[in-house]
Amino acid sequence: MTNRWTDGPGPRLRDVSEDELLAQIFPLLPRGGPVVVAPGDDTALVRTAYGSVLATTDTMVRGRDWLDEWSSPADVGGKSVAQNVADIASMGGRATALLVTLVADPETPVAWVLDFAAGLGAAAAEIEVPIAGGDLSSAPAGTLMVSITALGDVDGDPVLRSGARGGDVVAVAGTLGRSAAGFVLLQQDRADDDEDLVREHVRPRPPYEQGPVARSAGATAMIDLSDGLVRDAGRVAAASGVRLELSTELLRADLDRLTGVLDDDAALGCVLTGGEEHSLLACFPPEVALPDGWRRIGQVGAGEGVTVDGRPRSGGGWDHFHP
Ligand SMILES: Nc1ncnc2c1ncn2[C@@H]1O[C@H](COP(=O)(O)OP(=O)(O)O)[C@@H](O)[C@H]1O
Ligand SMILES: Cc1ncc(C[n+]2csc(CCOP(=O)(O)OP(=O)(O)O)c2C)c(N)n1
Ligand SMILES: [Mg+2]
Repeated sequence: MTNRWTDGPGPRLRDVSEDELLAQIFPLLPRGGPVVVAPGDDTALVRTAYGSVLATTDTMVRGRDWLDEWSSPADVGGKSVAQNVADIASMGGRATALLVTLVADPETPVAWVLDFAAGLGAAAAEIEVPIAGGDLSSAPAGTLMVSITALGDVDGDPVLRSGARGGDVVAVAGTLGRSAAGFVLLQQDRADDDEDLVREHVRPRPPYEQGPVARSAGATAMIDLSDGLVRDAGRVAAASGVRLELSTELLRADLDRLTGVLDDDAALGCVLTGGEEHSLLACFPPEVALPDGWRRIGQVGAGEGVTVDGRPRSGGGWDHFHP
Protein backbone atom coordinates (compact mmCIF):
# COMPACT_ATOMS: atom_id res chain seq x y z
CA MET A 1 0.00 0.00 0.00
CA THR A 2 1.45 3.36 -0.91
CA ASN A 3 0.58 6.49 1.00
CA ARG A 4 -0.07 9.57 -1.10
CA TRP A 5 1.59 11.89 1.44
CA THR A 6 4.75 9.96 2.08
CA ASP A 7 5.29 8.03 -1.17
CA GLY A 8 3.95 10.50 -3.75
CA PRO A 9 6.05 12.44 -6.27
CA GLY A 10 7.23 15.97 -5.64
CA PRO A 11 10.23 17.62 -4.05
CA ARG A 12 11.64 16.28 -0.78
CA LEU A 13 12.99 18.35 2.11
CA ARG A 14 16.49 17.60 0.83
CA ASP A 15 15.58 19.41 -2.42
CA VAL A 16 14.90 22.79 -0.76
CA SER A 17 16.93 24.96 1.59
CA GLU A 18 15.68 25.64 5.13
CA ASP A 19 15.05 29.29 4.19
CA GLU A 20 13.06 28.26 1.08
CA LEU A 21 11.00 25.83 3.14
CA LEU A 22 10.21 28.46 5.77
CA ALA A 23 9.19 30.92 3.03
CA GLN A 24 6.61 28.34 1.92
CA ILE A 25 5.42 27.55 5.45
CA PHE A 26 4.98 31.10 6.77
CA PRO A 27 2.07 32.12 4.47
CA LEU A 28 0.08 29.11 5.77
CA LEU A 29 0.25 30.35 9.37
CA PRO A 30 -1.87 33.06 11.00
CA ARG A 31 -0.01 36.19 12.12
CA GLY A 32 -0.57 39.37 14.01
CA GLY A 33 -2.61 39.95 17.13
CA PRO A 34 -0.31 39.94 20.13
CA VAL A 35 2.62 38.50 18.12
CA VAL A 36 4.60 41.68 17.62
CA VAL A 37 7.72 40.05 16.11
CA ALA A 38 6.59 37.21 13.87
CA PRO A 39 8.45 34.09 12.71
CA GLY A 40 11.59 34.99 10.82
CA ASP A 41 13.75 36.44 13.59
CA ASP A 42 15.78 34.71 16.31
CA THR A 43 12.79 34.80 18.68
CA ALA A 44 9.22 35.98 18.56
CA LEU A 45 7.98 38.82 20.76
CA VAL A 46 4.47 38.25 22.13
CA ARG A 47 2.49 40.95 23.89
CA THR A 48 0.91 39.90 27.19
CA ALA A 49 -1.55 41.64 29.50
CA TYR A 50 1.39 42.83 31.58
CA GLY A 51 4.06 43.56 29.00
CA SER A 52 5.67 41.24 26.47
CA VAL A 53 7.71 38.05 26.31
CA LEU A 54 10.41 36.78 23.92
CA ALA A 55 9.82 33.15 22.87
CA THR A 56 11.95 30.69 20.92
CA THR A 57 12.47 26.94 20.57
CA ASP A 58 15.40 24.79 19.37
CA THR A 59 15.80 21.03 19.08
CA MET A 60 18.66 18.54 19.15
CA VAL A 61 18.45 15.04 17.70
CA ARG A 62 20.85 12.19 18.41
CA GLY A 63 22.92 11.33 15.33
CA ARG A 64 22.20 14.70 13.70
CA ASP A 65 23.18 17.20 16.41
CA TRP A 66 25.34 15.04 18.62
CA LEU A 67 26.93 11.59 18.74
CA ASP A 68 26.96 9.64 22.00
CA GLU A 69 30.70 8.91 21.46
CA TRP A 70 31.45 12.64 21.60
CA SER A 71 28.92 14.18 23.97
CA SER A 72 27.88 13.12 27.45
CA PRO A 73 24.18 13.53 28.30
CA ALA A 74 25.20 16.53 30.45
CA ASP A 75 26.93 18.06 27.40
CA VAL A 76 23.71 17.69 25.40
CA GLY A 77 21.77 19.39 28.21
CA GLY A 78 24.27 22.24 28.42
CA LYS A 79 24.36 22.79 24.67
CA SER A 80 20.58 22.82 24.36
CA VAL A 81 20.45 25.61 26.97
CA ALA A 82 23.16 27.54 25.09
CA GLN A 83 21.50 27.42 21.68
CA ASN A 84 18.17 28.64 23.06
CA VAL A 85 19.44 31.32 25.42
CA ALA A 86 21.71 32.68 22.67
CA ASP A 87 18.60 33.32 20.55
CA ILE A 88 17.11 35.36 23.42
CA ALA A 89 20.41 37.26 23.83
CA SER A 90 20.50 38.06 20.10
CA MET A 91 17.28 40.07 20.51
CA GLY A 92 18.99 42.08 23.26
CA GLY A 93 17.09 40.10 25.91
CA ARG A 94 17.64 37.94 28.97
CA ALA A 95 16.13 34.49 29.41
CA THR A 96 13.54 34.22 32.18
CA ALA A 97 12.45 30.55 32.01
CA LEU A 98 12.90 27.34 30.01
CA LEU A 99 10.53 24.47 29.10
CA VAL A 100 12.18 21.12 28.33
CA THR A 101 10.85 18.35 26.07
CA LEU A 102 12.41 14.91 25.89
CA VAL A 103 11.33 12.40 23.21
CA ALA A 104 12.98 9.02 23.75
CA ASP A 105 12.98 5.34 22.87
CA PRO A 106 11.77 3.41 25.99
CA GLU A 107 15.11 1.52 25.98
CA THR A 108 16.96 4.77 26.81
CA PRO A 109 18.77 4.35 30.16
CA VAL A 110 17.26 6.35 33.02
CA ALA A 111 20.85 7.32 33.84
CA TRP A 112 21.10 9.09 30.44
CA VAL A 113 18.04 11.18 31.23
CA LEU A 114 19.24 12.07 34.73
CA ASP A 115 22.72 13.12 33.54
CA PHE A 116 21.06 15.19 30.78
CA ALA A 117 18.79 16.86 33.35
CA ALA A 118 21.76 17.54 35.63
CA GLY A 119 23.77 19.14 32.80
CA LEU A 120 20.81 21.18 31.67
CA GLY A 121 20.03 22.18 35.26
CA ALA A 122 23.62 23.24 35.94
CA ALA A 123 23.82 25.32 32.74
CA ALA A 124 20.51 27.03 33.54
CA ALA A 125 21.43 27.58 37.21
CA GLU A 126 24.73 29.19 36.18
CA ILE A 127 22.80 31.95 34.40
CA GLU A 128 20.02 31.94 37.00
CA VAL A 129 17.27 30.78 34.64
CA PRO A 130 14.65 28.50 36.22
CA ILE A 131 13.01 25.58 34.43
CA ALA A 132 9.25 26.16 34.15
CA GLY A 133 8.20 22.69 32.92
CA GLY A 134 8.33 20.51 29.84
CA ASP A 135 7.04 17.30 28.31
CA LEU A 136 7.99 13.64 27.97
CA SER A 137 7.08 11.51 24.97
CA SER A 138 8.13 8.09 23.70
CA ALA A 139 9.67 7.42 20.31
CA PRO A 140 10.54 4.56 17.95
CA ALA A 141 13.70 2.54 18.58
CA GLY A 142 16.91 4.57 18.53
CA THR A 143 15.27 8.01 18.59
CA LEU A 144 16.42 10.52 21.19
CA MET A 145 15.47 14.17 20.84
CA VAL A 146 15.53 17.13 23.19
CA SER A 147 13.79 20.41 22.59
CA ILE A 148 13.82 23.56 24.69
CA THR A 149 11.48 26.51 24.60
CA ALA A 150 13.02 29.62 26.09
CA LEU A 151 11.15 32.70 27.29
CA GLY A 152 12.81 36.04 27.87
CA ASP A 153 12.54 39.71 28.71
CA VAL A 154 13.85 42.68 26.81
CA ASP A 155 14.02 46.25 28.14
CA GLY A 156 12.23 48.23 25.45
CA ASP A 157 12.39 47.30 21.77
CA PRO A 158 14.19 44.08 20.76
CA VAL A 159 17.04 44.19 18.23
CA LEU A 160 15.80 42.57 15.01
CA ARG A 161 17.70 41.14 12.05
CA SER A 162 16.21 43.84 9.86
CA GLY A 163 17.64 47.12 11.21
CA ALA A 164 21.12 47.24 9.62
CA ARG A 165 21.84 50.37 7.53
CA GLY A 166 24.57 51.31 5.05
CA GLY A 167 27.62 52.66 6.89
CA ASP A 168 27.03 50.55 10.02
CA VAL A 169 29.93 48.64 11.52
CA VAL A 170 29.62 44.82 11.58
CA ALA A 171 30.91 43.40 14.86
CA VAL A 172 31.11 40.11 16.73
CA ALA A 173 31.07 39.20 20.42
CA GLY A 174 32.57 35.79 21.19
CA THR A 175 34.81 33.44 19.29
CA LEU A 176 34.56 32.25 15.66
CA GLY A 177 35.40 28.88 14.14
CA ARG A 178 36.33 27.05 17.34
CA SER A 179 33.23 24.84 17.63
CA ALA A 180 33.61 23.85 13.97
CA ALA A 181 37.32 23.14 14.46
CA GLY A 182 36.48 20.93 17.45
CA PHE A 183 33.90 19.15 15.27
CA VAL A 184 36.58 18.50 12.61
CA LEU A 185 38.94 17.09 15.25
CA LEU A 186 36.21 14.76 16.54
CA GLN A 187 35.40 13.60 13.01
CA GLN A 188 39.09 12.94 12.32
CA ASP A 189 39.52 11.09 15.62
CA ARG A 190 42.03 13.77 16.71
CA ALA A 191 40.25 15.03 19.85
CA ASP A 192 43.51 14.84 21.83
CA ASP A 193 45.15 17.40 19.49
CA ASP A 194 43.24 20.30 21.08
CA GLU A 195 40.84 19.49 23.88
CA ASP A 196 39.82 23.14 24.29
CA LEU A 197 38.43 23.27 20.74
CA VAL A 198 36.56 20.01 21.29
CA ARG A 199 35.08 21.45 24.49
CA GLU A 200 33.89 24.53 22.55
CA HIS A 201 32.03 22.14 20.26
CA VAL A 202 30.34 19.97 22.86
CA ARG A 203 29.84 22.77 25.42
CA PRO A 204 29.60 26.16 23.65
CA ARG A 205 29.71 29.22 25.91
CA PRO A 206 27.86 32.02 24.12
CA PRO A 207 28.42 35.58 25.36
CA TYR A 208 24.80 35.94 26.51
CA GLU A 209 25.41 39.13 28.51
CA GLN A 210 26.61 40.91 25.36
CA GLY A 211 23.11 40.83 23.83
CA PRO A 212 21.64 43.41 26.22
CA VAL A 213 24.96 45.32 26.14
CA ALA A 214 24.74 45.65 22.34
CA ARG A 215 21.08 46.72 22.56
CA SER A 216 21.90 49.46 25.09
CA ALA A 217 24.80 50.64 22.92
CA GLY A 218 22.43 51.12 19.96
CA ALA A 219 22.88 47.97 17.86
CA THR A 220 20.70 48.21 14.74
CA ALA A 221 20.55 44.46 13.97
CA MET A 222 21.70 41.28 15.70
CA ILE A 223 21.72 37.48 15.23
CA ASP A 224 23.35 34.55 17.02
CA LEU A 225 25.75 32.55 14.86
CA SER A 226 24.27 29.04 14.82
CA ASP A 227 24.70 28.10 11.16
CA GLY A 228 27.97 29.84 10.26
CA LEU A 229 29.18 33.44 9.95
CA VAL A 230 28.50 33.89 6.22
CA ARG A 231 25.11 32.15 6.24
CA ASP A 232 23.85 34.04 9.31
CA ALA A 233 25.33 37.36 8.10
CA GLY A 234 23.37 36.69 4.90
CA ARG A 235 20.18 36.49 6.96
CA VAL A 236 20.84 39.94 8.44
CA ALA A 237 21.65 41.25 4.95
CA ALA A 238 18.42 39.81 3.50
CA ALA A 239 16.22 41.02 6.39
CA SER A 240 17.77 44.51 6.31
CA GLY A 241 18.04 44.91 2.51
CA VAL A 242 21.78 45.66 2.68
CA ARG A 243 25.13 43.99 2.00
CA LEU A 244 27.44 42.82 4.79
CA GLU A 245 31.08 43.29 3.76
CA LEU A 246 33.42 41.12 5.82
CA SER A 247 37.22 41.30 5.87
CA THR A 248 39.48 38.31 6.62
CA GLU A 249 42.13 40.77 7.89
CA LEU A 250 39.74 41.56 10.74
CA LEU A 251 39.32 37.81 11.40
CA ARG A 252 43.08 37.28 11.82
CA ALA A 253 42.94 36.43 15.55
CA ASP A 254 40.22 33.82 14.95
CA LEU A 255 42.25 32.27 12.12
CA ASP A 256 45.48 32.34 14.13
CA ARG A 257 43.83 30.40 16.96
CA LEU A 258 43.35 27.48 14.56
CA THR A 259 46.87 27.58 13.07
CA GLY A 260 48.79 24.40 13.78
CA VAL A 261 45.57 22.47 14.33
CA LEU A 262 44.07 22.82 10.85
CA ASP A 263 45.57 23.89 7.52
CA ASP A 264 44.83 27.44 6.34
CA ASP A 265 41.92 26.48 4.06
CA ALA A 266 40.23 24.40 6.74
CA ALA A 267 40.74 27.16 9.32
CA LEU A 268 39.17 29.73 6.98
CA GLY A 269 36.27 27.34 6.36
CA CYS A 270 35.66 26.96 10.10
CA VAL A 271 35.76 30.72 10.74
CA LEU A 272 33.54 31.67 7.79
CA THR A 273 31.09 28.77 7.72
CA GLY A 274 31.37 26.89 11.05
CA GLY A 275 28.16 26.70 13.05
CA GLU A 276 27.11 26.03 16.63
CA GLU A 277 29.35 28.62 18.29
CA HIS A 278 26.41 30.90 19.14
CA SER A 279 28.57 34.00 19.25
CA LEU A 280 26.67 37.20 18.50
CA LEU A 281 26.90 39.27 15.31
CA ALA A 282 25.56 42.82 15.45
CA CYS A 283 25.60 46.00 13.39
CA PHE A 284 26.26 49.36 15.04
CA PRO A 285 25.90 52.90 13.68
CA PRO A 286 29.36 54.26 12.71
CA GLU A 287 29.35 56.90 15.46
CA VAL A 288 28.88 54.31 18.24
CA ALA A 289 32.01 53.26 20.17
CA LEU A 290 31.92 49.44 20.21
CA PRO A 291 31.24 48.18 23.73
CA ASP A 292 33.93 46.07 25.46
CA GLY A 293 33.64 42.49 24.23
CA TRP A 294 32.83 43.49 20.64
CA ARG A 295 35.25 43.67 17.70
CA ARG A 296 34.79 44.95 14.17
CA ILE A 297 34.79 42.33 11.38
CA GLY A 298 33.41 44.40 8.52
CA GLN A 299 30.93 47.04 7.45
CA VAL A 300 27.46 47.41 5.97
CA GLY A 301 27.19 48.59 2.37
CA ALA A 302 24.53 49.03 -0.28
CA GLY A 303 23.43 45.98 -2.23
CA GLU A 304 22.65 42.47 -1.06
CA GLY A 305 24.24 39.35 0.31
CA VAL A 306 27.66 38.98 1.89
CA THR A 307 31.11 39.77 0.54
CA VAL A 308 34.41 38.50 1.94
CA ASP A 309 37.38 40.71 0.98
CA GLY A 310 35.19 42.30 -1.68
CA ARG A 311 34.06 39.08 -3.36
CA PRO A 312 30.44 37.88 -3.09
CA ARG A 313 30.24 34.79 -0.96
CA SER A 314 27.28 32.48 -0.47
CA GLY A 315 26.78 28.84 0.32
CA GLY A 316 28.54 26.99 3.08
CA GLY A 317 27.25 26.81 6.59
CA TRP A 318 24.71 24.47 8.08
CA ASP A 319 21.37 23.48 6.59
CA HIS A 320 19.49 20.78 8.50
CA PHE A 321 18.27 18.93 5.43
CA HIS A 322 21.62 19.10 3.57
CA PRO A 323 24.12 18.09 6.25
N1 LIG B 1 8.17 24.91 11.56
C1 LIG B 1 8.14 26.23 11.74
N2 LIG B 1 6.99 26.93 11.74
C2 LIG B 1 6.99 28.26 11.96
N3 LIG B 1 8.07 29.01 12.15
C3 LIG B 1 9.26 28.36 12.15
C4 LIG B 1 9.36 26.95 11.96
N4 LIG B 1 10.67 26.61 12.01
C5 LIG B 1 11.35 27.74 12.23
N5 LIG B 1 10.51 28.80 12.31
C6 LIG B 1 10.90 30.20 12.50
O1 LIG B 1 11.82 30.53 11.48
C7 LIG B 1 12.85 31.39 11.96
C8 LIG B 1 14.20 30.78 11.67
O2 LIG B 1 14.33 29.56 12.38
P1 LIG B 1 15.74 29.02 12.81
O3 LIG B 1 16.65 28.98 11.63
O4 LIG B 1 15.53 27.75 13.59
O5 LIG B 1 16.22 30.17 13.79
P2 LIG B 1 17.51 30.14 14.71
O6 LIG B 1 18.66 29.73 13.81
O7 LIG B 1 17.64 31.54 15.24
O8 LIG B 1 17.22 29.13 15.78
C9 LIG B 1 12.55 31.60 13.43
O9 LIG B 1 11.87 32.82 13.57
C10 LIG B 1 11.66 30.44 13.79
O10 LIG B 1 10.77 30.77 14.83
C1 LIG C 1 26.59 14.33 14.69
C2 LIG C 1 26.65 15.76 14.27
N1 LIG C 1 26.55 16.06 12.96
C3 LIG C 1 26.58 17.35 12.57
C4 LIG C 1 26.72 18.37 13.48
C5 LIG C 1 26.79 19.78 13.01
N2 LIG C 1 25.59 20.58 13.26
C6 LIG C 1 24.45 20.10 13.77
S1 LIG C 1 23.25 21.32 13.99
C7 LIG C 1 24.28 22.49 13.36
C8 LIG C 1 23.87 23.92 13.19
C9 LIG C 1 23.09 24.52 14.29
O1 LIG C 1 21.89 23.83 14.55
P1 LIG C 1 20.74 24.46 15.43
O2 LIG C 1 21.33 25.09 16.63
O3 LIG C 1 19.67 23.45 15.61
O4 LIG C 1 20.32 25.54 14.39
P2 LIG C 1 19.31 26.70 14.42
O5 LIG C 1 17.94 26.11 14.39
O6 LIG C 1 19.58 27.50 15.66
O7 LIG C 1 19.69 27.42 13.18
C10 LIG C 1 25.52 21.94 13.01
C11 LIG C 1 26.66 22.72 12.45
C12 LIG C 1 26.80 18.00 14.83
N3 LIG C 1 26.90 18.91 15.82
N4 LIG C 1 26.78 16.70 15.21
MG1 LIG D 1 19.40 32.31 16.12
